[in-house]
Order: sequence, then structure tokens, then C-alpha cells
Amino acid sequence: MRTEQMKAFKKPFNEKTNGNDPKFSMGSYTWGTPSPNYLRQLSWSEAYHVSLSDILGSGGLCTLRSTMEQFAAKVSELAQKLAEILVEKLGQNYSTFFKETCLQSTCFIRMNRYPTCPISNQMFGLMPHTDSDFLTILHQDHIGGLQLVKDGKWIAVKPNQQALIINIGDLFHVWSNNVYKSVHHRVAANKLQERFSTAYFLCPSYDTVIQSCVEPSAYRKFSFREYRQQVQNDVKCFGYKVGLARFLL
Ligand SMILES: O=C(O)CCC(=O)C(=O)O
Ligand SMILES: [Fe+2]
Repeated sequence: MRTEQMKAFKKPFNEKTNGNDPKFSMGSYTWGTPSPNYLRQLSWSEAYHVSLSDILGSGGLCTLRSTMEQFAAKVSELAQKLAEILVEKLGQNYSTFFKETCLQSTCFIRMNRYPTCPISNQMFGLMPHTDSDFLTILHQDHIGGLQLVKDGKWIAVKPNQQALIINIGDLFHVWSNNVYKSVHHRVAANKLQERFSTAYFLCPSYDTVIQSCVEPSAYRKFSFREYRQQVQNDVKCFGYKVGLARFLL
């Protein structure tokens, strides 16, 4: 998977941006941040953010897409299992909720590349954020740079290529009514070495209503579509994601 990912990023810029190669939907390839207001809001990275509905059943014609499909099949099984365990630990009986709402076709894979950055002390590889999903399964290479907030402090996640990193996302945060915390994370820019990572986002269909599994809920109900829209609008207007604060009751 990583080899195919590296090949995809090696393509000339105009091939990546015109959306024809490697045949993902228009807009899957992104670089930087959509509308930064100042330098520190510009992520020093490029990514393919791919809806699995684009690649499922693509057959063997494109090596990247069929590799992604195989990767997704394995990782989605793991994501489902983890979600089930997390629900069970909450004492909730929603054993089929994730199987029914987070189909493979509604999930996403994001391939990230962080090029070397000559002004690494002024930039992030990826701006601080939380993920807008139920949970994320992340694989990073040996370079390091991922950091997360623990007890109010930014700490580095030691790179380990033999391990997967599991992040709770905003939707589980709401669903568990603040029991599982959506983790703030970011990637430091690196002056000397490029870095790659691959993320699988467990997402529901856009119509799914997100609400806490217990009452009284700290958040108002919203659809996943509404949440994505709000996040996109905020990023466009302010240069950053406001996130769950918008939905607090
Ligand atoms: O590259 C990483 O380690 C983090 C990637 C990430 O947070 C994301 O794609 O949402
Ligand atoms: Fe993330």
C-alpha cells in the first residue's frame, strides 16, 4: 500500500490536480490548507482524501486502487471490531449499529505526504485538528512527527511501523456523550526528511443522525452531512475547524 501511495505522489503536479489520474473523484487530491489566513494555518503536506465509494469494485485495472481496496477490506474489519468493543465497554447494546451505518462505501482513506520543509519551525505538517469520524486507524512511517494532546500537553507519538494508531473521532465523542474523547493531534513539519502516513476513517452515511447513546446529551442531534458541511464552511471562513463546540447544548 505504501509503495503505491509513494508512486501516486511522485506524479507531476498537474496530473495530481486535474483529477484524471489516478481516477479518484475531482477534489480528492489536496495540498496545503483550503484557505489559510496566515502562514501557520498552512499545512506543509499533500494528500489524497479518497471516498471508498470511488474505488470499491474497481477490479485490477489500476494497481493503486485495487491495493487500496484490499487494504480497506482488512482495515474496515478491524475498525468495525474496535467500534463494537468500544460500544460494549460503554454498556450499550448497539452491536449492529456500526455494521449498519458505517458501510465500507461511506468510509475514507487518506494518504498523506509531508515533504521536507525549509521553514519547519514556522509551519505544521498538518494543522492541529480532531478527526470528523467515529474512529481513525492510522499507520505512520519511521520518521515521526505526529503529536497529540495528553493531559493538556502536546506529546510526540513514537513512530513504530509495526503498530497502528487508533484515534477517537468527533462522532464517537458525541455518541459516548464525552466519555471517549476526540483526540487533538497535529504533525510537525520536518526540515530534513519527507514522511508518509495512511489513515482509514470510519464514517457513517451522510444521512445518519449522530446523537448520544445516553440522555441528557451534551450535544444537539445532527446529521453527518450537516457536520461535514459545517466543518467545511468554518475551514473556508476562518482557516480552521471549529468542530463540536458548534453543536453543544
Ligand atoms: O500523518 C499523521 O500522522 C496524521 C494524519 C492525520 O491526522 C489525518 O490524516 O487526519
Ligand atoms: Fe487526523
